[in-house]
Amino acid sequence: MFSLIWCEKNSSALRHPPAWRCAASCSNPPRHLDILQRMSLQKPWLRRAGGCAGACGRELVPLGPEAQPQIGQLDRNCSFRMRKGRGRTSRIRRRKLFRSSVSRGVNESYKPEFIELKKWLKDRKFEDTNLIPACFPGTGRGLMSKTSLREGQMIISLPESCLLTTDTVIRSYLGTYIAKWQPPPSPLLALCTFLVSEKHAGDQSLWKPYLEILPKAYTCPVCLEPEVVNLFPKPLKAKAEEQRAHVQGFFSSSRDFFSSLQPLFSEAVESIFSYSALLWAWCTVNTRAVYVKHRQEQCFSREPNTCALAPYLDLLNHSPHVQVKAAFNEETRCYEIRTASGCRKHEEVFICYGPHDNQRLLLEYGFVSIQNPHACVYVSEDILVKYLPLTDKQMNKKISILKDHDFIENLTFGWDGPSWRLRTALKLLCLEAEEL
Ligand SMILES: C[S@@+](CC[C@H](N)C(=O)[O-])C[C@H]1O[C@@H](n2cnc3c(N)ncnc32)[C@H](O)[C@@H]1O
Repeated sequence: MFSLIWCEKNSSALRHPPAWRCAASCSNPPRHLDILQRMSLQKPWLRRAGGCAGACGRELVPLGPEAQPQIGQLDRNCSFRMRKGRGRTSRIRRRKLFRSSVSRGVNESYKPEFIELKKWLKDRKFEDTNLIPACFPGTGRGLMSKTSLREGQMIISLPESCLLTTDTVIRSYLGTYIAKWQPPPSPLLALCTFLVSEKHAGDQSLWKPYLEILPKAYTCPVCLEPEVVNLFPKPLKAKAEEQRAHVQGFFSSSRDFFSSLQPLFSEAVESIFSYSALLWAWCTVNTRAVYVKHRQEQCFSREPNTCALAPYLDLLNHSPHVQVKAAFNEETRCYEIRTASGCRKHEEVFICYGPHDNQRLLLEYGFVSIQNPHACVYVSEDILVKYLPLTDKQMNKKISILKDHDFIENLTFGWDGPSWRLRTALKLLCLEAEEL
């Protein structure tokens, strides 16, 4: 009986062939000792041990101090048996397990909120997919594939009846209020108002199962404390402050419209449509909506009406490394996503939100992507000027040319070096007086 033992190449025990004796000192030589020793010489990291030739039922023990059986142990049948979990197969298994544990999620489909959501979707003609909600080590909550997915295969097809669009809002109790409000509210305001109002309705809401799985809070910079935003690099900090001002402006300009909804509620509308409630709704739409083109409705302002919330489908996380085809199919009247990259069973299924760098991902979605091929570093105006000759009398003129042509922002260094915009700006800044 043989057991194969793999050892570390530098172990002193391996540089010398081991010698063995029967633990019972029965004087029978260990079986195959000659083969053993030859193999040890040819391949010092590979050792074999034989059992007691006398089959006395006792263990074999090493003779020399250099052949201490640290790697394995001797079993009752006089053979050198490997310690459990130390062999090649175990190592391969462990490596595989480690690799998959990095990407493997913990199934969450048993959670009551997902059971309710699935029932709700089924009532709206959604056919169950191969995707289940799960929590993943790197990306948090997402969708896991129950089977392997081939390139081109449909990942999910969500019927129109499951989508939350401005049509949903117009058909609701809010419709008449939107229709008569002047100036017409934006499609975004309509969606946000509906979300806040339905969330307030709680158990009474027809959308409750969907609302229940929405995040309670978001991590977009607009939701972060100013002390945190202060720690951002300058260009990101400027964008974050811009975003905060935008949402605050959105809130103040919507207050009169919210007041017009008072007849619908017994509580004061100010307590329902608070800044924090609107911020939550704004982040919900901003981080989760899919693109669905709608016809322009008279009751809405001229801003594009292209956002739709897609329950369940919006559990798909982003990866810059996958390609998908996603669109509303006018024939099937479903929002469909097909994968252009395959996916293995039990792995997280990703979609790509777009070729976004990490600044954009953080601003729009509240996360950054490691190993992002679109990652880049933004170069601000002061950095540009800092490294150019102070003596350049035309510097102010050059800067104003760049500003006039919208060339002072979004100047970046990517993996391939300076972007075309940055090179163009630098070329202009370095022009001699007569060239300018
Ligand atoms: C459309 S939702 C996707 C589902 C979301 N993870 C959930 O649990 O509801 C988009 C949000 O998911 C998170 N997300 C998406 N892709 C991610 C990724 N690769 N890494 C970390 N978070 C991600 C971000 O918080 C983002 O705002």
